[in-house]
Amino acid sequence: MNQHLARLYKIAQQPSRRIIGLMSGTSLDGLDVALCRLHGHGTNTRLELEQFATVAYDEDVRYRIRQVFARPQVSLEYLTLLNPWLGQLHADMILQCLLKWHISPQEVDLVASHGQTVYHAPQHQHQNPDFPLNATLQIGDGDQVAVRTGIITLSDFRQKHIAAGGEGAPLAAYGDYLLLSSAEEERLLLNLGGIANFTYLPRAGQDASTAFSTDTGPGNTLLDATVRAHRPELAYDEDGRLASLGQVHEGLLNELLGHPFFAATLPKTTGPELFGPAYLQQAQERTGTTGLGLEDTLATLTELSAHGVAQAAKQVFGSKPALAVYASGGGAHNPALQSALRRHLPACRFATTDVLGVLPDAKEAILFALLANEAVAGQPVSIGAGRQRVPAVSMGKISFPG
Ligand SMILES: Nc1ncnc2c1ncn2[C@@H]1O[C@H](COP(=O)(O)OP(=O)(O)OP(=O)(O)O)[C@@H](O)[C@H]1O
Ligand SMILES: CC(=O)N[C@H]1[C@@H]2OC[C@@H](O2)[C@@H](O)[C@@H]1O[C@H](C)C(=O)O
Repeated sequence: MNQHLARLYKIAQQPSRRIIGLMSGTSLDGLDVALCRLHGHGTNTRLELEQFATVAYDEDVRYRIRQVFARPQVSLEYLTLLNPWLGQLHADMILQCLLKWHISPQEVDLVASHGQTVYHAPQHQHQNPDFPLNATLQIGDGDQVAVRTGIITLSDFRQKHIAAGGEGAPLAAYGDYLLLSSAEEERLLLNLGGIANFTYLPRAGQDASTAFSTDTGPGNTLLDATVRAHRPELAYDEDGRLASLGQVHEGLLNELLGHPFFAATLPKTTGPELFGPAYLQQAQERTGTTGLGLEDTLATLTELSAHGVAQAAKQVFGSKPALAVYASGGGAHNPALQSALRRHLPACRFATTDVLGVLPDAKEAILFALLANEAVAGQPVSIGAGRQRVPAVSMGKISFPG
């Protein structure tokens, strides 16, 4: 037997596995690295987050990714070069974290690498009649990560979801279902990253097939782009301070909300390909608000993000959803966004995933560790028959280190 396959076979039989989950999201702020100890598998999984770090991207890394990020036309040579380069970068960032944590690569069983989404193209968005399918592209080659770290690596998780009829995202439903279902309450796990999404979890023991996750529209992506355009020295509007000084412009808000994405049925996915600067620019031109000040634009965009979440929740749970909402992602640190959400969903109870024992900033990196754990030691995660877009599949392609 191939020695790496034998090692994998052994890892699969262990009572627990040490897995590094990696996520590099749409905000391009850095690589989230979550060192997880996962005991068991399936709905009996228990998570210990041993370490977590976000290794910041410097301006050069961000510049390189932006050359292809969410752009319909790019240099094919550049993309080809960026794929292994990013794999090497992520491998080096893992090694840097392990050194800091005084852990050797031999003490880690698996790496679960999401890579960097450079283009997301669900059919409803690309509408190319020659390609009647959903598509998405993550780069940062898994073989580079495996060879450079010496750790068996799973990567490219989204393609199986697409092959089985999904849009490749959000995959959050799988991890949330395994880790965060509760017999006491129905839950909404709300992730406020560049793009906002939520998972609905019915009470554990109830019909699991009603669980699903969906994107709801922009989270921080337009806020960040707007701040950077006006104030290049800032990465984002810290604590929503600028937004809270502004007034919502109702005309611009209504124009932005007029995009058919918001009324489309759930579940659905999107990305900065749609919710990018051009979307905002066109809406401003149509409403004569191109001169709107930074604070008012941010207030309006904060309202847009909250409205997207609330509209999606209302589509499923009626006009006054009363659910326990647990927030994660960078937007969970933004008081302006949080207060807009509370206003839109007054009957919901809000907290962050911290109270459930999941560090909000680490949640997405943990998701990929959970998916790798299932692919190796569990079964395809089955949330129940009938629910579209949560197919029971194992995700992740396996790279051996040699
Ligand atoms: N203190 C804060 N105040 C306001 N916003 C914040 C704060 N901290 C983080 N953020 C926002 O969160 C963003 C980073 O969020 P996160 O890391 O969840 O995004 P991501 O993982 O890249 O996105 P996605 O989940 O869409 O892939 C920042 O760019 C910023 O907009
Ligand atoms: C294609 C892609 O990378 N989508 C991301 C993105 O970031 C947030 C949102 O859009 C979500 O759909 C997804 O990531 C999370 C981890 C998911 O799949 O659940």
